[in-house]
Amino acid sequence: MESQITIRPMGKTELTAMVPGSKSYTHRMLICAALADGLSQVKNGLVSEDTLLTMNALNKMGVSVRKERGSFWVNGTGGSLGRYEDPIHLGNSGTTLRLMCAVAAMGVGTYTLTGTERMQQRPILDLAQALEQLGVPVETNNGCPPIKIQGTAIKGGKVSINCGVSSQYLSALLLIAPYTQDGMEITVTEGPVSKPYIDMTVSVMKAMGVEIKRDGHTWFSVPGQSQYQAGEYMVEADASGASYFWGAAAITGATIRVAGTHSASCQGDSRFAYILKSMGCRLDETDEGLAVAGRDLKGITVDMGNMPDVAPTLAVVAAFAKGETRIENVGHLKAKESDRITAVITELKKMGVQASCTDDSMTIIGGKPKGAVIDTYDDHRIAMSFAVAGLLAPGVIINNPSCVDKSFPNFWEEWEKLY
Ligand SMILES: O=C(O)C1=C[C@@H](OP(=O)(O)O)[C@@H](O)[C@H](O)C1
Ligand SMILES: C=C(OP(=O)(O)O)C(=O)O
Repeated sequence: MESQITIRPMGKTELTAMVPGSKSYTHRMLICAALADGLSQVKNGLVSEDTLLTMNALNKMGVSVRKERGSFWVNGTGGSLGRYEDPIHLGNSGTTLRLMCAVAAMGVGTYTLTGTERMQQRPILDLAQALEQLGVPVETNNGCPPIKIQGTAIKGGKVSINCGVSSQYLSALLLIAPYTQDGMEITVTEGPVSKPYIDMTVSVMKAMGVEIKRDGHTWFSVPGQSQYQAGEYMVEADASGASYFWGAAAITGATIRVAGTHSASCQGDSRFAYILKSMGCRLDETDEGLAVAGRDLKGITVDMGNMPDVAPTLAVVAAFAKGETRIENVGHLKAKESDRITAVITELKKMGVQASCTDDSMTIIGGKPKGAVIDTYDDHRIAMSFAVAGLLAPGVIINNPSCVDKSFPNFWEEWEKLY
């Protein structure tokens, strides 16, 4: 792929866009299927850089996972894993790295999980400390990967965890809890941020046969000595990927339906359509999917703590709305693929947008953004969000467009349909 892509003006007034399967569901279903006993088929799973990293890590830990005829096929080993002594490279996939730390803790021997330079700056300490409470020997590099984990027969019991930076730590513990001797009683001491991802974890566990008791998002009790059931599982459309098409509709006035999306989804990012509604858009939901129809947009104040991945999409849409938009409670954006608060504000300013930030918020004054060369910081969501801006502001050029491979490898082909 070229090293830059120039975004062309919006051509269509109405269309249905296709997005791949949800990244978050795919990671979870591959892991649960790997821990189940027997063969599972994961249908419509996302095939992208990050989900392939999860597949490869599971293969290295002794579970056969392959992709064939549009599905992932997972030969679950009922929770027994093999040794793997070389470092396991997990790119910049935070979900893979955090969830696989817990899986490694169930294994045999010592595993080293690491990733890109940026992944080595993304925190893991709170998860490491929770695993230590469970008797798992763990070593980090100043609270970040590389992380060394010694596989242990985990007895389980009470554990507390700080999820003020990431919900992935809690998802990680929940996913392995059924395989402990006594189960786990987990108390969340801070947060969790990104709550819907916890609900998704609980719902995948339930779909695969493990019921959890809980008190909101701060206390969870998972039975031990239980197991996921192998079977046929279906991944729904990715709501985070849908946000770029809904955002495109919002700023251009077009009507865009995203196939397979629905408002009852466990994916918090499906609520993004409702945020656009509160800015003035119309929504229409049919069996085919959720559609956004763009109208005059007005700025809003909104807490995006539960939808971090679509905060950049919202910031770009806000640049075209009337008045001020305040995006609050998004401190955890600083620990993503890039520091997304700084990246979004820097790039919006290049487009002449009045934008500012604090450590956990962004403020954008809508207007008439102009074209610019956008740096993407190797962050798929920065590339895809600013593609939205280019539909209306002539001359937006996206650097390093192939970074979308992380979550949406055919994004640019799908985007062509808008012209
Ligand atoms: O559990 C998951 O699948 C995810 C949780 C979120 O991370 P945090 O909980 O770290 O905010 C989100 O940003 C990430 O893309 C996927
Ligand atoms: C933050 C993201 O992913 P991860 O944490 O898995 O790297 C993302 O997809 O926006």
